Parts: sequence; structure tokens; C-alpha cells
Amino acid sequence: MEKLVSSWGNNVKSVPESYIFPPELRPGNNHKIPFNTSIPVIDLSELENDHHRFQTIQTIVKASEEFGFFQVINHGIDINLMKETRNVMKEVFEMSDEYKRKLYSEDPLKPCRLHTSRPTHATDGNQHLWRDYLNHPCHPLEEWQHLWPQNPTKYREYVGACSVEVKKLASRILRLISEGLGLKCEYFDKELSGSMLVSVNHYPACPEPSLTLGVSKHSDPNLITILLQDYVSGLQVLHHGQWIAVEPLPDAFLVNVGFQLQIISNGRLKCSDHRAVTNSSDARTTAAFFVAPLLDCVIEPAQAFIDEHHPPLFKSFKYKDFRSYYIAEKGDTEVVMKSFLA
Ligand SMILES: O=C(O)CCC(=O)C(=O)O
Ligand SMILES: [Fe+2]
Repeated sequence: MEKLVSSWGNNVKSVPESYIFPPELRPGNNHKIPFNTSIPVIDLSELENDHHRFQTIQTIVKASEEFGFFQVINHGIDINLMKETRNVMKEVFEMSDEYKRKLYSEDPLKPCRLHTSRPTHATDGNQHLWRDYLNHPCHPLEEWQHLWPQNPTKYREYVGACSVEVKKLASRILRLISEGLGLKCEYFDKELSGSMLVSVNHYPACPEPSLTLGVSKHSDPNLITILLQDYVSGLQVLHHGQWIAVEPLPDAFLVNVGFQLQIISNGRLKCSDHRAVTNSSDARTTAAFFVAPLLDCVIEPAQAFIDEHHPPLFKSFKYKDFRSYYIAEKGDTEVVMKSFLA
């Protein structure tokens, strides 16, 4: 499959022209910045201890205000299930070209498809990204699982089991955030978090990581994202104008605030721009579970954050209108944010 980087990326000594970013958008030497330890790693087992519960919730809220990112450990999801899920996900990209051709589609409306190189606002529209991805909805499981890849043979089983657990983890985190912000604990329980889509991202080792990107700068359009990573680093977050590198902790999930959580919290929680860089020695596979509102759901700042001194900062809109606009503007954070300001 000539379009998929996973089919030829390992055999080239240099990055093809169409993958080279303009100088101002290249990561340059920033593709190997050291890990920044200020993004908190939060131990969820502390929630069982009455003394530490309050502090843990405060740390989650503070991280969501300051970085829009935090990691969670001791989250209750079986480490072995995480490992098996990562393995079947990696295997998809190692399948034969013949098989990958069957999964590949250019049709964005296809519910399960393998694709590559989604152009974004940060490029000139033709720029390729050093990434292949497989995406499909995964909640409610029974509605979608039969459309997922049949090979690797355990894909449906492991990704299905992991999706159910990740959805529960997301609900738990949303309840903690609600509690920390003074919202009803079940505020996000229903339509606001009614759908979940996974994007399995695969970044083959890249011969010239300073010239290209796996995913260019963007913020996530959904409510909250739960990212399953492996041992290989690559995610960078823009913090006060500087790129900072996130340490990959294979037993942890990385959590990030999406646009909708920023809007509902009336700007209190932040969705931060982030990107994925590549490296020359190891392929990297991640799974981003995007928890999102149902398409007809009305999004607006929650009443709890509005009073005479705090007017609503954002308009009220249907999630589907936000999504269409985000796609049309290729995820340009500034343009998207501006048009939903009150
Ligand atoms: O793979 C990663 O580290 C990040 C992927 C990401 O940001 C996304 O899929 O939205
Ligand atoms: Fe993202």
C-alpha cells in the first residue's frame, strides 16, 4: 500500500519531499527535548483514603486548569489487558498490504477505516504526516464491535474489553472533575459523554524526525481524551508558548481536556495544543479514546460558572455544529475558538 507509511517507512533512508514540513513548522531539534515532569502523575488509589481524596481531586482540577493534561496510575484497569490491547493494535499495522488495503478507505463517513496523513491547518493542505491510523466508534460496544477488524484475531476481544474499561475510567474522572468544580457529580454522565471513538495511531520509526511530524499542533474537539501509550515517547504539549515532552508511562493513561470541557467550565479548564513527534529508532503506537457528546447535544457554559462577575465566555451550540466547523477549519484552534466565543 503505497499510501500507508507503515508499508514503506522502514525502507527509506530519508523523508520523502511531501512529508517535509516548512522550516517554521518543523520540530527541528525540539523532536528530542527532555521529559518535563511538571505534568502531574495522579495515583487514583489515593481516592480510597479519606485524607487524600480531597487533595487528589484538587490535583486533577489544578492540572486541568494549568496544563489541560495529567496522567493517572493505579486506575483499576488491568495492566495485562493494556498490554494485550497495545499488542493487537500494533499488529494491525504489521499485517500484509493485501489485508491493509481492505481496511483502507478515503471515505471519512466509513465507521471503521484505516487511513493516513490527515492534512491539518498547520500545513499547506498537501502536507503528509508520518502517521497511519485506524479509527472507529467504540461505545456502545454492541453497536460497533462487529464492524471492527477481524484480524488480528483477538482485536475485537481485547480492544472491546479495553474500551469498556476506558469508558468507565473516563466517567470516573469526569465525576471527580464535577466534584472538584462544584457541579452535580453526574453532570457529564449522559449525553455529554454519550459517545466514544478510538483513533489507533501508528508512527513508524522515521529517518529524519526533525523534518516532519506524526500529528501537527491541535486541540481535541471532544469532551475529554484518554490516551493509551507504549514505552516510546512522542507527545508534546504547548505550555506558555513552549513545547514540553510528556513522559510515556506504559501503565498509565494520559488524560487531556477537550474543547467541550473548556467551554462547559466557562474557560476554567484548558484544552491545550499538542502534537506528536517521531523518532529514528522506534515505531510508536498509541490509542486515543475520544469521549464526546452526542451530536444533538447542546453545549454551553454550565450555570454554576456564571454570575454577574462571570458572564458566559462561549455561545450555546449543538455539538454537531462545532464538529463540522472544526473539520472545515482543519482544527485550527484560534479560528475555532474565536467563532464560538459569546
Ligand atoms: O499519539 C499521540 O501521542 C497523540 C495523538 C493525538 O493527539 C490525537 O490523536 O488527537
Ligand atoms: Fe489530540
